Amino acid sequence: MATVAGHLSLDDIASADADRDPNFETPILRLLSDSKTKGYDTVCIPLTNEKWRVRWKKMCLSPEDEAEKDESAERISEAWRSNPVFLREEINVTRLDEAENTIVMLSDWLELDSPDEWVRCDAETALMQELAYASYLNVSVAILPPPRNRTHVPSYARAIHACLDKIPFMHFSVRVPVYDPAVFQLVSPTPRPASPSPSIGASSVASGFSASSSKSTGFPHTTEEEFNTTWEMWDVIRTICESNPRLSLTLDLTPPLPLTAGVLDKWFAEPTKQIFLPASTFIANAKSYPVLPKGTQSFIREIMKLQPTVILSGTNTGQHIRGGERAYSQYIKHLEKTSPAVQAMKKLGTVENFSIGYHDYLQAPLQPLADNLQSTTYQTFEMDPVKYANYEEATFRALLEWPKTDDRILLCVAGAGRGPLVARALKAISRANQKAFIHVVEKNPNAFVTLQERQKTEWGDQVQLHFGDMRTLGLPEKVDILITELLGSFGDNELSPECLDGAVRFLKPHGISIPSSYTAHIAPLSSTKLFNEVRGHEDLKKSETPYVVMFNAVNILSGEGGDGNTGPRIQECWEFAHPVKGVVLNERGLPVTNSHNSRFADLNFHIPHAGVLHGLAGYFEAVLYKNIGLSIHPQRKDYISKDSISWFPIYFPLRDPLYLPGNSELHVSVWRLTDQQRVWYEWYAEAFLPVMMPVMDWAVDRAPASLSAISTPQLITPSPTIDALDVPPVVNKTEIPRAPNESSRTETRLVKVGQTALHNPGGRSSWIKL
Ligand SMILES: C[S@@+](CC[C@H](N)C(=O)[O-])C[C@H]1O[C@@H](n2cnc3c(N)ncnc32)[C@H](O)[C@@H]1O
Repeated sequence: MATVAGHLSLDDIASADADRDPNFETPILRLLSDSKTKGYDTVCIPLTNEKWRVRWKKMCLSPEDEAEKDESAERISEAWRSNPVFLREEINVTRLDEAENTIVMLSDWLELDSPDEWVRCDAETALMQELAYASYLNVSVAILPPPRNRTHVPSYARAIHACLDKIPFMHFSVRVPVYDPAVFQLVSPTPRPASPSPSIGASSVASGFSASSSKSTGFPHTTEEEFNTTWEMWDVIRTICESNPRLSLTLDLTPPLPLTAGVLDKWFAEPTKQIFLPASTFIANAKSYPVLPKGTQSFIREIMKLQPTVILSGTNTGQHIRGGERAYSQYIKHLEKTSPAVQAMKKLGTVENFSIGYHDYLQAPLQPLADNLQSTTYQTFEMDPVKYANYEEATFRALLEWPKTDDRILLCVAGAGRGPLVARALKAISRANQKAFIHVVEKNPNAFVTLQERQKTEWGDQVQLHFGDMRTLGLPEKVDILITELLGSFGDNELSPECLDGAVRFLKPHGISIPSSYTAHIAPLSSTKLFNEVRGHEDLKKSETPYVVMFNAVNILSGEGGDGNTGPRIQECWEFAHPVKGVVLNERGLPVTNSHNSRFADLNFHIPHAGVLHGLAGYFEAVLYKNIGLSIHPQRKDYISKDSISWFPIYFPLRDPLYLPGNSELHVSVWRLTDQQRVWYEWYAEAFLPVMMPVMDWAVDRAPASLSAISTPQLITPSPTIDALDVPPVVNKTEIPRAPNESSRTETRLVKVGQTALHNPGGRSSWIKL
């Protein structure tokens, strides 16, 4: 459940102080009690007040006239620098019970990224002083002043890193506006009110956005980079702070949200723990109650899956005629209730509900071939309301369409586990009104006991059990239909292809396999949470291991490509079809090598918005029989096997994050490799940025003859790697008829901007045992 916090303003604190209530020991305790009665779950309090700001300014900012600052003032400043201490009246919170369970907002006027180095330095000292004091009061979450100046964000981030090192336990939340409202201020036809930020340097971002602008409807032509500026600042801060798990985000929704699809999705992959939402962002509905504009509504509904704390501010300032102060928090609770993501989590039988507690949690994929599964694991499989129904339907359809003969139809369920597919096959036989018999194969000795029990009590002589490995076992007769479920989250990662190579020996020449085929799919994924989880394990092995994960705080970075160069948002890597054709078999009918089960995929993704690549999301889709299937492909699962809960996606992590600029291309290579004992995956990616470049015809025309065989793009693409060729045109300046940048023609070239390491070479870190 999301938490709603009421923000106390300095005015609220001052009036509670002026109008003391004898029932409360302090004005803050009274305000905390009032907030509870108003329906807030918690409170966000500014730590310091105007008196501190005035003193700090006096100590740390040079007066206009330098001569004004005398030596004694300088001494006072130096004394503070050497031993920073607050005066009681500068602080709003002084007792443990005032700070308990509250969120503290540090002085938002501190400019840790001021253009002035001295201001930066003194702001850092003040920040450290505030944090140390908040830590003394046992504050668990402190909201930091917002970054304002893109150029000096590295200094801001370095200061935060230093504070994270010095202050233990406390969570720091960086307040970042969802984008830079200055973009709009620049193009606004009417001048905006001056920033309420103090006159400490220039301030464009975060604190200075005017309330009236949130009601503006039209969006000027805003570029991707402009929407990106604040995320980019956050990205620098997160990176410099080494993705510290104690560093999170307070997303400031003061600016009106753009409706452009996708530009805000990047925030879902970040540790967005707080949302700052002023009353001025609300508009009045037809009945004059406060509601949020459409774009903000859907954003809030979606981000509710991260269970943030929504900090409401200015709700007591009478901005809306109806509903009073409670109307805002009630509206937020209503958005949460009507959030599709939250509803899915609450609805029994959905994968979202089933996976509560597993969100973004890394699990080692099962290895049902190498290991013998526990009865509880089978029990969990058997809770799937869709998988078995689809298998039954596939078997039923195959039986119905089977050519009519007097012979009984022979089936084999291979890898039967505790027998749910056998039970479904028997149902399908009875529904299809066919004469049929089932051979059942299982290699898990423990599950084989359950199978024997079920045969005795339920199935009788319509079934014959065979204990052993389907890759080597022999059956007394060949069958018409082979049924298996050896599928992993990536389709083939539980070695279904290898097991089926053995099991298809049981099939008659025209027999069919259910499933008949399956495909593996991937998409580039961003998730600070998952990156941190993998990084938590220090050895290389962990960052070269695929994990099964129920994704939550993630963002798929790719968009729908389709320009000819790039493919769809989620792309198919490869397919396995059964029975497989054209494989060289030995005298026992088994493949001589496993090389036919190697695969390679080389995929191009369009990356519309800048983001950080942390790994690859993997999915599978299976055709059981004709149009009956199973799918965890995010865009298709609801049409094929909605509410199936058996498979979470797979995650191929990256050792180091890769920054992808907006409108870039990501080339991903994935390999499925194998030797006689093991199967493993390797993965690698490269990022490219398309740039318009003049066509420099002369470069090739006049290159030395020995080089003229090299193609034009290699000679003139200014890529960091291709530059290594370093082939200057061998021409006398006077001979050049036209400078390259005067070329009349341009074309788009891909400039390489980054790459990952090759992950898991030779299966050194992770593999699946054959
Ligand atoms: C994913 S479980 C599916 C179990 C069951 N069919 C179900 O759908 O609930 C795969 C089963 O296949 C069995 N299995 C895997 N490889 C096998 C092999 N080579 N020979 C026989 N059984 C195998 C495992 O022991 C396990 O019981």
